[in-house]
Amino acid sequence: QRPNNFPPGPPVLPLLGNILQLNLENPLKDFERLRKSYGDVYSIFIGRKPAVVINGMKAVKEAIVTKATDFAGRPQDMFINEVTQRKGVIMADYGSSWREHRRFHANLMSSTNQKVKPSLTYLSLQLYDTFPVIRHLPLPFQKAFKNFEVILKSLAIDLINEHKETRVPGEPRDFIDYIMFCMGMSFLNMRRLRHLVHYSLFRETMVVLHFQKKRCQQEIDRVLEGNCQASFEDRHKMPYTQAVIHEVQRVANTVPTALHCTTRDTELMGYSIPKGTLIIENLTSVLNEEGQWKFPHEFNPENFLNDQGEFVKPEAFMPFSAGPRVCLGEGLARMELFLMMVTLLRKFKFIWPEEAGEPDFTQVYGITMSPKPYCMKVQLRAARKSF
Ligand code: HEM
Repeated sequence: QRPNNFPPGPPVLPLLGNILQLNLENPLKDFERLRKSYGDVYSIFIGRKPAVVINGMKAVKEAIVTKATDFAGRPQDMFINEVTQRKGVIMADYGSSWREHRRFHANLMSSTNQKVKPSLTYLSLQLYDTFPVIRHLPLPFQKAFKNFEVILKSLAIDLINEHKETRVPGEPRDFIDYIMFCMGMSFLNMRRLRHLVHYSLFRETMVVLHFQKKRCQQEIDRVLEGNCQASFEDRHKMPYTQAVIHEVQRVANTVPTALHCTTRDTELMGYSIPKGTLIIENLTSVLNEEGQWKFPHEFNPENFLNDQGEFVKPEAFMPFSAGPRVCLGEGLARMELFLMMVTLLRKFKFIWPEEAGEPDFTQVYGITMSPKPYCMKVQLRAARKSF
C-alpha cells in the first residue's frame, strides 16, 4: 500500500513489488518509461521496500538543493552497507560521522589541489573509499586483482617510506605528506594510510574519445606550443576541448543514479515522503532532458558552446550530482579528465581499427556505467621536441 499522498506508481505485487516490471540489468529505460506514465516523481516497490524515483532537473534540484538536508541521507539496509561495514563517506548516513569524514577528505583534496603542481602521477592518487566494495565481491577478475594488489602494496610501502624520510613537518608537499601530518586524528593509522595510498594508485577515471579529435588536437597544439606540460589553467584557452570533455561526460553518464534516503518526513513537488524512504536520484534523466540541451540525444560539443564559440556550462550538467552529498572528488576528477585527455590527445593518435567494424556504444550498467570491451589502435603523433 502506498501511504497517503505518496508519489504514484505502477501497481504493486505482494512480496515482489515492481521487480518484474524492471530490467534489473539496466533499469534506466524502465525509469524513463515510468516517468512518461507517472510524471517526474513516482514510486516503485523493490520487494516490499518503497522507493521514490526523482527525474528531471526541476524535481532533482528541489530535492537535493532546495530541500538539501531532507534528502541527504543514505539507505542503511542494503548489501553495500554490509560490504563497506558502514565505514567511509560514500555510504555513511547523514550525521556527525559522515560530516567529520567528509570535512577531512574535503580539506585533504583542497590542500593537495593547492599545494601540488598537478602531474599525472599525483592525479592517480585518490581516496580509497570506493574500493573495499570491489575487493570483497566474488568477481572473475579476483585473481588478477590479487596479483595487482601485491604489486601495489609494495609500491605503496615504498612511496610511504620515501615520504617518511624526506618530509618536512608542517610543510606537506602532497597527498601523502598531508595524511601523515593528520595522523593524530582518531580514524587514521598507518594501516589505513597504506590502504589509502594503495587503492588510490589505480583508480583512474577513464574516458573514451572517438570524436572531434582533430579539432581538439589543433587547439591543444596551438595553446601548448612550446610548453612541455599542460596545466589545468590552460582550460580557459581551450573552449572547444573543454566542450568535448564535458560532452563526453554528459553522454558517458558515468554515475547514472545516486541513492539517497530522506532524513525526515518531507514533501516533494506536492507529494508527501516519509522519513527513511529510499530515493533514487535519476541523474541520467537530467543529462539528456529535452528542453535543457540543444542536442539532448546526440553527441555534440555544441551543447557546451555559445554562438561566439565560448564554453558555457548549462545548469543541467550535474554528473557529480549537487547539494550536500555532491561528489567529493569533483574538483580532482575534472582536473584529471582535462589533464589526461589533453596529454593523451597531444601525444597520441587514437584510431578505430577498420577490422573492428562499427563501434558498439551500448553501455554496461552498474554503479558506474562502463563501455563494452573494445580495441583501439594508438599511434605516437609526429615526434615533438617538447614531449
Ligand atoms: C568523473 C568522475 C566522477 C563522477 C562522474 C562522480 C560522480 C559522483 C556522484 C554522482 C556521486 C553521488 C552524489 C550523490 O549522492 O548525490 C558521487 C559521490 C562521491 N564521489 Fe564521485 N564521481 C567521480 C569521481 C570521484 C573521484 C575521483 C572521487 C575521489 C577522489 C570521488 C569521490 C566521491 C565521494 C567520496 C562521494 C560520496 C560523497 C558523500 O556521500 O558525501 N568521486 N560521485
